[in-house]
Amino acid sequence: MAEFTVWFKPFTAQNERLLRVLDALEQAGVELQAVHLGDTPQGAGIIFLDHQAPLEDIQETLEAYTLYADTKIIAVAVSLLPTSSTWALLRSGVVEVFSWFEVEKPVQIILSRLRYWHTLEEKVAYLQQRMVGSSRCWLNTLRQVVDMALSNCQVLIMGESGTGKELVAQEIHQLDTRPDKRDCVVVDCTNLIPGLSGSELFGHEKGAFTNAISTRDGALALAHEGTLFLDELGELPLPLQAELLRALQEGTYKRVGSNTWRKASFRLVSATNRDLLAEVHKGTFRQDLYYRVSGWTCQLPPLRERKEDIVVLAEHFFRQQHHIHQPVDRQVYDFLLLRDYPGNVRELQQLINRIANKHLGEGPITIGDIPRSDWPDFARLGPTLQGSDLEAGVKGLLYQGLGLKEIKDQVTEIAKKVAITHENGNLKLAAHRLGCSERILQMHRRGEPEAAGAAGVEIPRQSLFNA
Ligand SMILES: Nc1ncnc2c1ncn2[C@@H]1O[C@H](COP(=O)(O)OP(=O)(O)OP(=O)(O)O)[C@@H](O)[C@H]1O
Repeated sequence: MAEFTVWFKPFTAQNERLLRVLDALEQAGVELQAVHLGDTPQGAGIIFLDHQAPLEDIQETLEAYTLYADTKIIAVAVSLLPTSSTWALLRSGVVEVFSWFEVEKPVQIILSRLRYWHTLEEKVAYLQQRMVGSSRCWLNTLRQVVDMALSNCQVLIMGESGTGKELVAQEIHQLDTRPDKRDCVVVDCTNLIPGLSGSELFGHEKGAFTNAISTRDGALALAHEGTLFLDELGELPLPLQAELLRALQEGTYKRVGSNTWRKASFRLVSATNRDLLAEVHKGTFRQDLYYRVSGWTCQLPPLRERKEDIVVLAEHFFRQQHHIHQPVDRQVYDFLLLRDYPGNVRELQQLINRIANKHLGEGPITIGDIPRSDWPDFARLGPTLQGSDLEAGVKGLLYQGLGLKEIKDQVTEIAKKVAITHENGNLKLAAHRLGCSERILQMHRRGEPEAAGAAGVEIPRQSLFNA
């Protein structure tokens, strides 16, 4: 029975060498399924090529193959490839390129990659239950989180406030495979009290300063053989940056008021919502420390770049934090999707808390459950407001000499485009939103605005509801 089933695509004519390679893989427990013309394979796969393979065609094919976020491709060359081709393959999304006859134990290399990817996807699925989201960019972030957790690197997590940096740090600690690993100790660098901050990190001896009535361990000692999570690292005062660097480089530190060096062995995970490299250029963050803490950097996406996740996050918060399993009205989702979230996931979470708290008992969550203080600013959104974007746009069209009909046509086209985009291309829903027929939008798609105007019979919203 095969250990793995993977797709494969040869970009080389069938020859003795290729057949030998395919045979060796099947003998080792890899079932190979050929990809047919027009198929878009998913998951792990292997492409086979030689130095004569048509690189441009391969790149074009790979563009289609890498549509799915979980596609992972190994390129196996059955002859020696020039370095430029190797780079070109990597740039097209191939994860690993090697020449079968140039490496020792090629089957083992492939098996070890396939095993790793299998583990990776399992762990991503596990993480997804706690760090919710299924957008492509979020899934790629989760893959990075697993990769980082399974490596032993120092990790720097970057992202705007509320994007989930602390959550990621906790999960990295959970997934860390060190045997007998100990706790994850969190230090928020914004809370370090100037003067006493050394004590918070390194601990102190009795009598080291006023109020030091007893000897105390600092975060480094508590994180020994575990993880030290330094939140808001950009706030760490410069003198402490030097001491932290020393502890990271030498693996030793001194308690405040002590002359004894102590051993520190921990994994460092840091987070910041600042641009630390810019701080390095300004001289407010040490360059040497920056390179020390950023063995692996991970940028978390803001919620505006993963709007597809808003609904699943909202459902998760309703269920998990409020035990609300009732359906949520479409209008509520429309409201959630159209709003901005400068505070990212935390802001969405707090908004869901307010809606859930206002919702009384039975029945679906409706637009009436949205607290008044969260209502959209209708005055600002209104099209008649002086100085609005819409007014400015219309002014521009007037100055270009356009008449009422042309202006109306232009605004109508924009409205159709916005509604179709908002409904992810679903013309029926977009038509409902606009109160027009689906046919008008089909014509818009085909670029026939004039004809649409002629056929543009407005139909009552209610009849669409019943359609
Ligand atoms: N993908 C997610 N799934 C579920 N909950 C999430 C997700 N991302 C963030 N949260 C929740 O949002 C809140 C904010 O997350 P977190 O504190 O990790 O953000 P942060 O980036 O560290 O914020 P800050 O920079 O302000 O400290 C937390 O309650 C967290 O549980």
